[in-house]
Amino acid sequence: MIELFDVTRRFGDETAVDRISLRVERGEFCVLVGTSGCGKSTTLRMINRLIEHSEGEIHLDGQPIRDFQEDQLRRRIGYAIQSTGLFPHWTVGRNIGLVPRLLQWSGSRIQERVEALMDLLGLPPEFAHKYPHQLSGGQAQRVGVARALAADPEILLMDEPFGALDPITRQTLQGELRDLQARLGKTIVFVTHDMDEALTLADRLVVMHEGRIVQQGRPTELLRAPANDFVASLLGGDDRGLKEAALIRVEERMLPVAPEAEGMPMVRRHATVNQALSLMLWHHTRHLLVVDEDDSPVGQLSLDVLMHKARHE
Ligand SMILES: Nc1ncnc2c1ncn2[C@@H]1O[C@H](COP(=O)(O)OP(=O)(O)OP(=O)(O)O)[C@@H](O)[C@H]1O
Repeated sequence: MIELFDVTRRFGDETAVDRISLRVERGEFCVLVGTSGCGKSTTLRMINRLIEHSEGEIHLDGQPIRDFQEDQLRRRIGYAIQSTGLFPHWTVGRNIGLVPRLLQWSGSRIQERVEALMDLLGLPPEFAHKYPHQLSGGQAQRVGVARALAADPEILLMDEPFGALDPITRQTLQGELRDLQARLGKTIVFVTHDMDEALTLADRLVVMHEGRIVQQGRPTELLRAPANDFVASLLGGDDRGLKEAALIRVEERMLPVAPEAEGMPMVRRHATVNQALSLMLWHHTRHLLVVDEDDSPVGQLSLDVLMHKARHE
């Protein structure tokens, strides 16, 4: 668990982070969003002490982070950034093994760990001998994430780790990160400018503005009840209805399939409700047949049911 109590960071006369308090539970996915310069990266870097806080307290499992030795923090907290921060003259394998080497693991243990992580992130084993410049942006970012995971930290701090990627690769990596987090139970604090990314990934969404936290909570809570006009507009303004629909799967809203559903346009059960709404607009229909991966019908979806649910939740 990570806790910030009234934490402030000043750079000269400027207050970059102003008395923020935040609690991230073990296994929680916390996403920080806000306009440029509002203090997100500074907040992240204070957690692993790349930047020291000026005032307040930061605790890791109830203990002030100032009490930890540097290598203890390194072991417990992985860090991944947009530019990946890979060393250009080191191979992929050496880059991934950086923290275990600093922690003086044996050569064979490092080798095993590097192989396991490359497998986990879908990097072919022969990539271990490549150099960063020989990788695509997406591959390099996977290496960056693998390196952050190397010493099996309980906590991952990620600063726009998918920033430079095309939307498809980005979506794939977002899905993989969510799976990874669910499987390995990591606590993640993640900074992004991309609101769709924030809404999909976050258990807890934290909105910052001018060094302060203006609102935090579950994405649907913030979409439904933004604290002020700034939060409403940051979260998408009039698009909030569709953004919320993007968080709901079709299978959560479908009804049992009826005989008249045959011949209706199809939507997959794992598609999101906003994709279903788009298909309804596209096909000029209020009804869709819900199918599974091999196109077998599993239910049906109606616009009236979606409207009714939206009104009563
Ligand atoms: N090392 C530093 N020295 C002086 N000022 C700094 C330093 N690091 C950050 N700042 C200032 O602190 C404020 C917050 O910066 P920070 O990088 O945390 O914002 P951010 O929300 O991550 O921004 P962005 O989304 O643009 O990356 C900014 O005004 C920035 O200029």
